[in-house]
Amino acid sequence: MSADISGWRKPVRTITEDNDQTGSVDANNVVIDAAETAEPQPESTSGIERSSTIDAQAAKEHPEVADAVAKIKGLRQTIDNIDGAVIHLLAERFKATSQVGVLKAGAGFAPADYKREDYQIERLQRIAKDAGLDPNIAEMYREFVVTEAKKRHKRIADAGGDPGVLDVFA
Ligand SMILES: O=C(O)C(=O)C[C@]1(C(=O)O)C=C[C@@H](O)C=C1
Repeated sequence: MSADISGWRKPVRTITEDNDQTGSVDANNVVIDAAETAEPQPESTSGIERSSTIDAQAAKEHPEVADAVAKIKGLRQTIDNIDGAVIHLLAERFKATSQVGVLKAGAGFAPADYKREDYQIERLQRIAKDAGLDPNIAEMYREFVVTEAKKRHKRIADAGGDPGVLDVFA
């Protein structure tokens, strides 16, 4: 069974390079069926995100890019493995923070602890730098998970400490 992903991807304006038809714009301002020959505008000025489908068909139709397509295929396997691991780790993180939320609600603590957050910011910045990751990415990650954790803490507290209020709790 495949998941229904309709509505999850942002309705960005997209020029597809995958066919030779003349482009048009649909009701959501999505550029559809744009011509490969259309004059490409820099994304920074046009505000239009381009998309290229990179698959076996692309390699077949453009043999000169077959090597790049094969290398990208291998890298995408690595990327998929990492994404799967990250999702599993995030699930474990939210299970742990949900338990913290129950304990905080029971003890009457506020959802947030800024002193703990300061420690986390400093620690993740250091780890990111050591790992060769842009510290801004580490901070975006931290901000996302901690903000979501606090929302869940609040929902648990509003439900009198019942974690059953969360759609997922293990
Ligand atoms: O450690 C806590 O006190 C938590 O509630 C967990 C957590 C987090 O997600 O790491 C969430 C909110 C706090 O402000 C700090 C950290």
